[in-house]
Amino acid sequence: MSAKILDGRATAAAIKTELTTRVEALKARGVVPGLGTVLVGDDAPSQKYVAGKHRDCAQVGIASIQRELPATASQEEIEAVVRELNEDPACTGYIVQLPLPKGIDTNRVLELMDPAKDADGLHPVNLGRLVLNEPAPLPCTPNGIIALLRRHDVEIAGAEVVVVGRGVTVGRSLPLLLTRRSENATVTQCHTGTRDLAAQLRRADIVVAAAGVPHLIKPEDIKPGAALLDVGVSRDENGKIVGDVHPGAAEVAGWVAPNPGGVGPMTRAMLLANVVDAAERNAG
Ligand SMILES: Nc1nc2c(c(=O)[nH]1)N[C@@H](CN(C=O)c1ccc(C(=O)N[C@@H](CCC(=O)O)C(=O)O)cc1)CN2
Repeated sequence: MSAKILDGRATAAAIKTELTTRVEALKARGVVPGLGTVLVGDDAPSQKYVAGKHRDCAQVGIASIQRELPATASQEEIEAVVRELNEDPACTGYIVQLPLPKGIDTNRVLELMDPAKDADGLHPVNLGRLVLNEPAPLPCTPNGIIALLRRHDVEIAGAEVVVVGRGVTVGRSLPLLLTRRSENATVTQCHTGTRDLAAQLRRADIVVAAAGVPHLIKPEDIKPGAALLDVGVSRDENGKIVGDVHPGAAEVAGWVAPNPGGVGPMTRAMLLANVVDAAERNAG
């Protein structure tokens, strides 16, 4: 079997076209949505991701507000930028690019954000709203995964989903989204401490791999026909992405989200969607 592709680039492009129309409608009412980013330090992948977010903004007509701080920035200096963006009327929503440099209290920075401007859905108030099933901006990668599956008609309702990973941007919140009544999946959360990962994977209809362990998911552990979404990002000696899923797994799976080209572009599209949602909410 050769798997069908969950093409994140094409799907994100379609979503961006839809968002462009919504942005034009906002502008016709005198509202210009603005995305702010806070980038601290010189981590090359983070610089690339932030640059990509601003390229996307230009494509759909969202204004860009970029704040950059050196790796030596203090907690207070970062918090001052967060306070400034909280007050800036041109900034509809913003993100603090993660990870922050060692020694910075990330949770304190995130908690200082205005939850109404949290374009990443990672503020504790918004994560709490997700738990309580209240409206909130949704975390971009988990929301992007669901949009990617839906737009390719992969059945989520009733599916056995194994999520591998427990990080804050994907693993922690994805099961919350997948178990909402609107999705109705049954989720098993695994991680690097799971005793028999292979046994869990073998019965999964959908596998989301976000552990950051190169080729953790082996072809022999995949149920034939399953959907495989690789979110793991490790880098080889040339800086090339190595995912969590062994390339041979595509021979067994029914659907594969490649890495790169799968979930990453969807993360960026969902970020724009959160900004446009917030601008529409603010405009009434
Ligand atoms: N504040 C946040 N920080 C981080 C998040 C996040 O959602 N919010 N997620 C990741 C990084 N990330 C977004 O910030 C991100 C990762 C990957 C991509 C992407 O488009 N990747 C491309 C490949 C790019 C490459 O070649 O390196 C792809 O998969 O095709 C977008 C966003 C951690 N930090």
